[in-house]
Amino acid sequence: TNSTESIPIRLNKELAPCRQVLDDLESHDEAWPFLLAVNTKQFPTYRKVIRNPMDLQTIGKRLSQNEYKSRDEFVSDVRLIFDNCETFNEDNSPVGKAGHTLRLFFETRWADLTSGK
Ligand SMILES: CO[C@H](O)CCc1ccc(O)cc1
Repeated sequence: TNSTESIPIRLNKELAPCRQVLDDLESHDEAWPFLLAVNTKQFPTYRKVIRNPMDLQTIGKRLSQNEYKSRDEFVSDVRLIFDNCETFNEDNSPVGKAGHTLRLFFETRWADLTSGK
């Protein structure tokens, strides 16, 4: 099992805000387009346009498998979700609006969790 005992204290402390903000994102009302990977078999256009797909479930797997060596790597994957969303969706579409709302929620929550630490 991936017990936290085996992770250096520093790394474990580093990544605690990542788990917290991921939980907050997953439970947000506007997270619905981002919970799971876009079905690229159902939407072949998406696969052609978006070269680096990302979603909250994938981030959760990477976090649980200790694939993030720094907070910055985690933040980059979260921001990739919102950047992909802006690339593929009109700003005033339902998915586009959800992306803008969730990005603002993330940046605000992340700043609260990590400021002065
Ligand atoms: C996170 O959702 C994606 O940005 C857009 C998903 C989508 C795919 C095909 C469509 O026709 C509409 C939306």
